[in-house]
Parts: sequence; C-alpha cells; structure tokens
Amino acid sequence: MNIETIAPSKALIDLERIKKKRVNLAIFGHGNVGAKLIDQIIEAKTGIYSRRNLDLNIFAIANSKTVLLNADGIEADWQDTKRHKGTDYAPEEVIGFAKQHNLENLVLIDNTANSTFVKHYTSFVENGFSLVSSNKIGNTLGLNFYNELRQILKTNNKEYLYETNVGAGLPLVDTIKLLHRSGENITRIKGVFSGSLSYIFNAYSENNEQFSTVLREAICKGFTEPDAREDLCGNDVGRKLLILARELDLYVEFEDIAIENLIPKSLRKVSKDRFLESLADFDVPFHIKRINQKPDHVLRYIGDLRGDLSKHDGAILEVALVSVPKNSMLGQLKGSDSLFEIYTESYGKNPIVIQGAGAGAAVTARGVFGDILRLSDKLN
Ligand SMILES: NC(=O)C1=CN([C@@H]2O[C@H](COP(=O)(O)OP(=O)(O)OC[C@H]3O[C@@H](n4cnc5c(N)ncnc54)[C@H](O)[C@@H]3O)[C@@H](O)[C@H]2O)C=CC1
Ligand SMILES: N[C@@H](CC=O)C(=O)O
Repeated sequence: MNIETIAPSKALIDLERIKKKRVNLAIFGHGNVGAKLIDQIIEAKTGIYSRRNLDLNIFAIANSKTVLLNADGIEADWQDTKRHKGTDYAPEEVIGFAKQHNLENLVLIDNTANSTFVKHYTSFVENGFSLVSSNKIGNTLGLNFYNELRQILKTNNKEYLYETNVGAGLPLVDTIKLLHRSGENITRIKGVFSGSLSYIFNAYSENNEQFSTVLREAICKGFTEPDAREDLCGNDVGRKLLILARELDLYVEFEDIAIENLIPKSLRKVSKDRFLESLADFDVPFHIKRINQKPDHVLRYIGDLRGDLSKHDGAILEVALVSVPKNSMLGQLKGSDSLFEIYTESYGKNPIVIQGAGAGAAVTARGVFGDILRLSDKLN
C-alpha cells in the first residue's frame, strides 16, 4: 500500500501504537483473587497505556473448567462473555493459541490453589512465558521440582515472581531476597504469617464469640484458603515459612516443618461440605484454650524460622499456637494483619518489622498486579 493512501490520522495512530510495549497475559484462576485482578487490570489499563507506554493485553482467562481466548484483548464484560463463549480446554491449548497469533512478551498468571496446575509451569516457560503466581504450591513441592524449575527459567531467560506467596500484598519476599543477596545475615524470621488466622484469633480474643462464628465470618469474607482447612491445619503457614527458608538458600522440605494442626481429628478427612456443617466442633476445645491462659494474654498462631541459618541444613521451622501478653507487638495485632519480624546481624536485637493486611482478595490482587508491572519493565 502506498503510504500516501493512508489517512494522516491513521498513520499517526499506528506510530503511537508502535511506541507501546504490549505484554500478553494469560490468567488462570478467576476466584476471589483472580477476578479482582482482572478487574483491577482492566480498570487501570488506559492510564497505564498512556503513562507507561505499556499495553497490558489479557488474551486468556481460564478456570478449572473453561477458557476465554481473544488475541486482541478481553474486556470489562469478561464474566458474561466467558459464560457464553468459554470453551473446555487443556492448558497447552493456551500455548498453541499464543503461537498461532504470534503473541510475544507472554506472562502466565497462576491464581489457582491447584497442585496439578503448577506441573504445567515448565512447558509454559519453555514456550516463552514468564510466571507470576499467588499460588504457593509451585514453591513448596520437593526441592527437585523447585531447582529444576529455576534451571529451566534460567535456560529460557524467563522470570518467576511470587511476592504474594507470603504476606499477600506486603513487600516481604522481595525484602528478604534483597537482604540475603546483599550479604545480610538473616538470623530469624518470626511472626503471624497467616492473614486468615490472624483475623480469626484477633476476633476470637477480642470478642466473646464462639470459635465457629468467627471462623465462618473469615470464610465468608474471603480471607481463608479455598478450603479453610489449609489454613487451620497449618499447611498454609508452613508453606510460607518454607518459601522464605528457600529464599535463604536453606535446603528444606515441607516434611521438615513442625506444625501444630488446629483441626479436630474428626474433621480432618471429611468432605469440605461436611466440614463446613461441623464448624461447631471447634468451639469446646478452643474455649478451653482461651480460658486456660494467664490474665491479659491472647492466642496467636505463629511461624518461626530459626536455628543456624548460615548452614544449608541448620534451620528449624515451626508453626504453633501460642499465648502472648495482650500488650506485646503480636498481642496488639488487629483485623487480618500479618506481622513479620526479621532479625539480622546488622539490625541486632531490634528486628525489621513488616506489618499489614496479610489476606484479602483486593490486596493480594494488587500484589500480583505489582509483580506483573515489575516483570513488564524487564520485557522488551
Ligand atoms: N485470599 C487471599 O487472601 C490470598 C490468596 N493467595 C492465593 O491466591 C490463590 C487464589 O486464591 P482464591 O482466589 O482465594 O481462590 P479461589 O478458590 O477463590 O479461586 C481459585 C480459582 O482457581 C481455579 N482453578 C482451580 N484449579 C484450576 C486449574 N487446574 N486450572 C485453572 N484454574 C483452576 C478455580 O476454578 C477458581 O477460579 C491461592 O493459591 C491462594 O493461596 C495468596 C495470598 C492471599
Ligand atoms: N490463607 C492465607 C491467604 C494468603 O496467603 C493467609 O491466611 O494468609
């Protein structure tokens, strides 16, 4: 086509477009966190496009059943469109679709809590995707998987960001990474790692309610894991400890963590529905724990990473329910706040403290969004 035949305004628009960097996003999981993230991206898209010359193009949205694909970008009415046009799929089809449409600067975003889905990470990376994940499972399977994934990322020159794996939207993983990489000797990380259990024990200590009432509230507000037992059995806190320990180059497996499980034995293996019907089974044991404390003490569920952290195998990882003075830092926690005390050699007896909302769809989605922007800066 002769350039003179193009209307001047069109030619200008095309030049404008060329200046922009397009990053193509495939979002897996659109429950509490995923749906919020999609809405946040779509809402911020125009501003980011003009301010940062960055075009965030969501080309795939999938859950456990269906996918919605559009190479030109999925828009604000995605829920309705997906309901009508979503199709059954296998994750590899998203890779095929990206290839077929020559999409570049690819990012897979994992907002599932699924352990099978993470097994697809390697084939996505080998096919040009970087990874952003709120799902912790990819970092907490065996060390073989952990190391192999990092090797594949390195070989393919791709990134994997997961700031929301610990402390939801709080800047924790990055802080630990930077301290460690800069040679700071981290000696202990301790605190309330779970936003959901923080909410539950803060409310339970504050009000004279039954444990089941508080637990039900936490589930309804979206603070807990999809199956709240993942929080209550201590696995979720354990995973966070493990993720931080591995950031410090400690060779630890999930099985190395000593975890106090808070779920009555009778409810550990029943179906999720049966569990939800039986929340009252928590009431008596927790009432006993509450009244058996010293005066002015409250219950807190804490994670503790300590030991000789300078040795690859020197760490002790512990998750336990403790009773602490009400006027201590842990005792004063409110809402769904998490609190992390990071002890290091240079900071001495006074730890670095990171505190704030440690659970909730909006703050977690914002943290995932932050990772996407951080990654986008590194793409061409
Ligand atoms: N809610 C919170 O405060 C925080 C959550 N997270 C993590 O965020 C992730 C998502 O949590 P929620 O949104 O609360 O969970 P959710 O249960 O509301 O949503 C999970 C989504 O994943 C989809 N899914 C499940 N298996 C899948 C598969 N194989 N392929 C594709 N999609 C699949 C489900 O269909 C659903 O759309 C979890 O890994 C959680 O640990 C992390 C930090 C804080
Ligand atoms: N269940 C988690 C949510 C985010 O990881 C928590 O309690 O912190």
